[in-house]
Amino acid sequence: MGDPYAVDASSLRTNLPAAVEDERLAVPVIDIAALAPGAPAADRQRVIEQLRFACRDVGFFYCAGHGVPQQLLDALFSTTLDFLAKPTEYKQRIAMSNSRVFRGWFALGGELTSYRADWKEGIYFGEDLADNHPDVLAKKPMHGANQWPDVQDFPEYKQTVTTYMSVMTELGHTIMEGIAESLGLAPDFFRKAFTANPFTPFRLFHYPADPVAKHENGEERWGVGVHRDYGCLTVLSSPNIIGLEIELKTGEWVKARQIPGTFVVNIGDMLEVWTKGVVRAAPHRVKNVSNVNRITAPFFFDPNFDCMINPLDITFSDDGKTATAVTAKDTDLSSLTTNPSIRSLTFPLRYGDYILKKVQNNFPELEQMSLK
Ligand SMILES: O=C(O)CCC(=O)C(=O)O
Ligand SMILES: [Fe+2]
Repeated sequence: MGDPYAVDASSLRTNLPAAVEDERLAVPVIDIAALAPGAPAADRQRVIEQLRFACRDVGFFYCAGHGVPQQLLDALFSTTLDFLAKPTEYKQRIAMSNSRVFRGWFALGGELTSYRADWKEGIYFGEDLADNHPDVLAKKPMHGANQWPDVQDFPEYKQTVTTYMSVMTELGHTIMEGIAESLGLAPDFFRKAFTANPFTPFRLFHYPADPVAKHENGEERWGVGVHRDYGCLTVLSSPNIIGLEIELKTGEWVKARQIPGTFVVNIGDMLEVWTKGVVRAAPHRVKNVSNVNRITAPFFFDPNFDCMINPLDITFSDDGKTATAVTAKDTDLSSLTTNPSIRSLTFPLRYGDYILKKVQNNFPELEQMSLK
């Protein structure tokens, strides 16, 4: 067995097909409003069925009816754009290289996907822990304080980001309840077992307009190279989603559509592990070949950092009606999924170790510091 955390080999694939318009909406739109308590049972059931299809057959959906106020999104994006428009020296004050826990700003090309620089700049946030928090005192990797832009210039930003993260955490729990039900599990199954204190990296990315999208050496330049996400769910909001491309089960690539009022939600590796390949962590990539700058806010809803990950001892029926406990442990995923990030993992593994290694690969210069 090789390095269990080796880079997703599929991201190094060359000659991937170009993405086409998603004319027939292969990526479905799901209005999740009926997942709220008190909604009519039949409406809830309809959402569950749509989620079942989206998670098993696509790995992505557009989430409508999420209830997140547009005002909050507007505040988030406009302040982020104001910050990113500042000179480099200003942004450097909150550089990620000041942080041992991967928080703060990084410059264009500063993050890698599969050893290649992404054509994006961004800011990493997470749960904001005080210096005297036990996890910080214990120097737990990826646990610590955020870096905030100067409060004089950006008086509301900390509040906006913090509010957004807590709203998205609740939304994450709600969607996970629906997914659990779509698998025949109790709605609180994941929360009870794995996500009571979810690990929630939150990122803001800026992809400059890049109509040519070629390096000097003629190689294609990607905003984010092909990858799958690591945890349970990614909830992506953006005023300009165009540029995101998704690989369908057929191997066809489709372009994400701009659907007002929706977030793009996708499944991460850990949900695929737990379900032994029943739900799909789909490959995706970004290229902003347009003439306009693109800004996005991926929020990651992941297992508890210390959660021990194992494929579940459960068989899921195709219709999602039953989830049957099995006694035989099935910890070899190699025949159950083609996802190269997880096929050769050895279980159990701690989620924190999985994501730390991935993020260290994305920021190789920060690896040593992240272990101090
Ligand atoms: O910015 C986007 O459109 C997608 C970003 C992404 O795939 C990620 O951060 O994992
Ligand atoms: Fe992603």
